[in-house]
Amino acid sequence: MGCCSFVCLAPLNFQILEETSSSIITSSSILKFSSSSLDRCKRFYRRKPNALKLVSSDYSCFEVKGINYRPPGTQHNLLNDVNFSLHEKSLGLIFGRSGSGKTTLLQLLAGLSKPTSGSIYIQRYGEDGNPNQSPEHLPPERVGIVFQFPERYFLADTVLEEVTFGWPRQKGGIQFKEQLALGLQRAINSVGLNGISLDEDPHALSGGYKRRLALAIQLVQTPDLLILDEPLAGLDWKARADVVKLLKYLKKELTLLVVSHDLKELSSLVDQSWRMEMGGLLKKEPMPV
Ligand SMILES: Nc1ncnc2c1ncn2[C@@H]1O[C@H](COP(=O)(O)OP(=O)(O)OP(=O)(O)O)[C@@H](O)[C@H]1O
Repeated sequence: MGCCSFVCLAPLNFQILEETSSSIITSSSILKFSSSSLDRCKRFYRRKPNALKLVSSDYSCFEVKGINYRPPGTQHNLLNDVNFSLHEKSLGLIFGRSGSGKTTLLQLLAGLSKPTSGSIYIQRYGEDGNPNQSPEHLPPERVGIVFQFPERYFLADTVLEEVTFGWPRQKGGIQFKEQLALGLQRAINSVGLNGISLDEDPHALSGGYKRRLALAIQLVQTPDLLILDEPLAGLDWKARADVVKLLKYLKKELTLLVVSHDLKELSSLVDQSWRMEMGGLLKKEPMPV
């Protein structure tokens, strides 16, 4: 397949939006071709739109290698040699039985507890698919996490206070504060909360808007990885559909890792999936839907 710069990777969805004489514009990238190969490549993309990922430029993956976790003072590992890699701007889903260790893994990834062994990092790759830099440590502040039922943890009396709750403790000068203010504006817009007054009581919002607010809080500082634990749990059908739509939109800009039992509703968004088996063993597996 020397006709253009792509390789087959894990399934990632994109749609062909427009074709020009030398390129195809998709929902995730612009594919450019030499004139001699254009027709062949176009035919190929039309036949296999869900099986390809463009790698014509550098890209990064969030990577987890050999993670074991045994809570201090206990004798059993809750996680056993967990390995996976998630391409940037894609959505990975972890499913599995209750008590298998999914939330435990998310907490490690968010830096809320430390793995007993193993590493978590970001790896950059070049056009050829080989690493082109040393792995980069992923500090906890670059990871956002939205817990299950995040609205239960709302503390403030207004939406604005809820979003800016941690700010007085933020180090940094006026420039950093300005960045945060811009981030706030962007986050509010990106989750569709701009129609809501910032003075509104967060507890008075609808279920779907509470979830949007929980997402906005995590988006202010544009995390490299956004983790969501059961994002649809406890919502009515309308709010669930709204959250699915929002995740689809956020996936264009962010890397998302989701734990959920709601496989059917999320299936159209999922690029890669893993089953967590009892005993904390993670296996790459298509969703059973
Ligand atoms: N600090 C701890 N010490 C000992 N056991 C723990 C600790 N934290 C969690 N566990 C146990 O680890 C197992 C995995 O829990 P975890 O919450 O990660 O599962 P889960 O897959 O997220 O379940 P669910 O789908 O119900 O949320 C459970 O049996 C839980 O009781």
